Amino acid sequence: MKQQGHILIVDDDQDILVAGKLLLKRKFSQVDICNRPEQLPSLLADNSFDVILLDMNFGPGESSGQQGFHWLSQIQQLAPEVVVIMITAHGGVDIAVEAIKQGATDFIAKPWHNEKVIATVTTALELKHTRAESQQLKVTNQALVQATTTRSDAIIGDSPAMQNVHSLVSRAAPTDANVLILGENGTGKELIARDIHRQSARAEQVFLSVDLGAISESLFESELFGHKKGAFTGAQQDRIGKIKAAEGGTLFLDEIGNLPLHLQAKLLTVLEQRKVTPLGSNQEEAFNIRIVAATNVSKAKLCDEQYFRQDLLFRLNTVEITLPPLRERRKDIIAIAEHFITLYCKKYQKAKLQLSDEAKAAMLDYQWPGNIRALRHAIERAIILCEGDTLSPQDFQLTHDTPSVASYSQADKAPNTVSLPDELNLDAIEKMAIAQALKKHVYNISHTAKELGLTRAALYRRMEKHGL
Ligand SMILES: Nc1ncnc2c1ncn2[C@@H]1O[C@H](COP(=O)(O)OP(=O)(O)OP(=O)(O)O)[C@@H](O)[C@H]1O
Repeated sequence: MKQQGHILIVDDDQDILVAGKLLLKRKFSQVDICNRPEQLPSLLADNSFDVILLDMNFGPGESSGQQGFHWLSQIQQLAPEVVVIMITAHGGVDIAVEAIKQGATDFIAKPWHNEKVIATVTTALELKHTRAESQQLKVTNQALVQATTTRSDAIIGDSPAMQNVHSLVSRAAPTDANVLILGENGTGKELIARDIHRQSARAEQVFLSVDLGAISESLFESELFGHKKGAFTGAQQDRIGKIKAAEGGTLFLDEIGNLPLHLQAKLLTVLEQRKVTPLGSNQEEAFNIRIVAATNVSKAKLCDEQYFRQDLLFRLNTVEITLPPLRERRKDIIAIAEHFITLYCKKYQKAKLQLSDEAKAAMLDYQWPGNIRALRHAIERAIILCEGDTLSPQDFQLTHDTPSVASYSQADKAPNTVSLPDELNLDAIEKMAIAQALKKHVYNISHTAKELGLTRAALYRRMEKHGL
């Protein structure tokens, strides 16, 4: 079977063109010839050649190779992806070597040996395919980097607490120092991590996020460090770990406070040595990434060495940023609410809805245990359900039966039962169970997910579905 490939032979010797075409047609799917190099620009514009065999000299008495160099450079400008093989006169090795220095991949000396020609063109074609693949990967990689870095959700709020956060971010971001972000669930830790990346020298590189609360212990190493094919049952191919995948960029370690002690030790070793060994390999691989970590675990608990390794804490918290809960920056509540109203009115194609004064008062009065994520969901649900042009307190269902700030630590004493709704609809029961579990765990997503037997991602999906 013929090999797929479009080959062009450029030579002023008709015998070479005919012989070359006959030879290469036996092996490759498409072979064209050209006896006047001046036609190259239009041929390159109309075709996509894989390999060009290019004579060094055109016209009688020419032996300097200058024309070959000229047309080689033209091809490189007009179609840099094409692989060029030079055809040289017997003894023209010096010229051929110079052509290779200038970008040709190989040369064939006249008179040629058929096997050598076939072998050289076959290798050139493989190189072309590899180049095309690598170009495609570059494009895909750029698109992925863009997708991970240009998601620039606005950070709303200019309360003194947030001004302090912004000031810390703008000072820490360009330094490449590791940053630890503390704050309750839904306070915007990931948003701030992305902002640090955006303001850093790594902004053009990838931002990758790993939810350590969602990775099972057994998968931790393979997920972060990668693995080799056959390293364990089910490892059917090599897999790059998140640490290497974030090379050059920022790795966001979310829910770092949920990592068990023995895995903290493994992470620490890798971060200290700045080298990672994929499972099933004995080859260490160096990496260059910036670590931004986040947790909703309190500083006091993180400082308890029974719970969190202090050496790991010191490695992570070169700079520490604490995001205040929404109830401690009430000044931001209405601005953030207005921002989401604009966003969701647009999304659901509604005219801009207004917040009534009573709705504003209710929002300002509410404790927001789920912070900005809960505010966002409350607004989205209200926009979907509202039939008028003004949002009233009833549209938000802000019940005050959530624990008060002072009693948050009592949260796990909340009743452990779900009272069934009158209508035994599975969807409604699921919603109630999730709402109750969220309330019980004061909107701590990891704890809620654990209690419900879900991953964090699966819980988020269900919260979206039910507008919780
Ligand atoms: N200041 C803000 N302005 C606008 N939107 C915000 C702000 N802070 C957070 N959000 C939004 O709130 C939601 C939750 O934010 P994010 O995921 O960053 O919080 P988190 O603290 O990382 O949550 P978790 O601890 O549960 O993972 C996101 O939709 C985010 O876009």
